[in-house]
Amino acid sequence: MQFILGSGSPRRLELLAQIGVVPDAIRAPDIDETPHKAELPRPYCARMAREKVAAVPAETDDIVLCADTTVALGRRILGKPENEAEAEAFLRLMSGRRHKVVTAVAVIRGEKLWQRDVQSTVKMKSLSEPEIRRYLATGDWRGKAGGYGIQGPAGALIPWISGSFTAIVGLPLAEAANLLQAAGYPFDGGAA
Ligand SMILES: Cc1cn([C@H]2C[C@H](O)[C@@H](COP(=O)(O)OP(=O)(O)OP(=O)(O)O)O2)c(=O)[nH]c1=O
Repeated sequence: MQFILGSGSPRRLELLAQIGVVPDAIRAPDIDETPHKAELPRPYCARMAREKVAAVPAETDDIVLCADTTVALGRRILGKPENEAEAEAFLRLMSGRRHKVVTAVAVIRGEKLWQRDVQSTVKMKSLSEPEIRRYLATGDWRGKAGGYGIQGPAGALIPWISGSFTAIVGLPLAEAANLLQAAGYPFDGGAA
């Protein structure tokens, strides 16, 4: 048995290391992340995690874990911004409001699939023009759903969350540990 992390996200690798899980291999999935017409954020996010895990090549005895993090403003999905202008537009949309962050995790071993999703609520303060400018200049928005990372400089813009911090960063550790355990991952020692 090999444990394969199906993710190119450095956050997910670091989060797994926090619970003592070190992948034998990392295989980033390459899938089309375009939402279907009128697709809602939560089912979209769950579909992405399922499609990612199905796209990772593995042996039947291997355990593969993939995840997807989606930022939702009402029914609207805010993906990873393509450029600074889009990141700025996202920040302006979220400024002074609450939004949801959904992270779906999928684990497969052979024919079997285990899946969970976690929804958190995040409040962003009302952003001033200099705050928007300074945050964009950090470049930290790149490659992150909604165009921010709570674990980086954007932490200063987020006074309140409800839900799971690790899920917002990219992998809900309690749920991921449960799914890995269900799939027969050999935890030894540690909290899980
Ligand atoms: C909201 C938020 C997202 N993110 C990141 C986590 C994810 O890496 C990214 C969302 O994009 P994803 O499509 O979930 O993941 P990814 O493309 O980075 O990696 P892969 O598909 O290979 O697993 O946004 C943060 O790091 N902090 C945050 O606060």
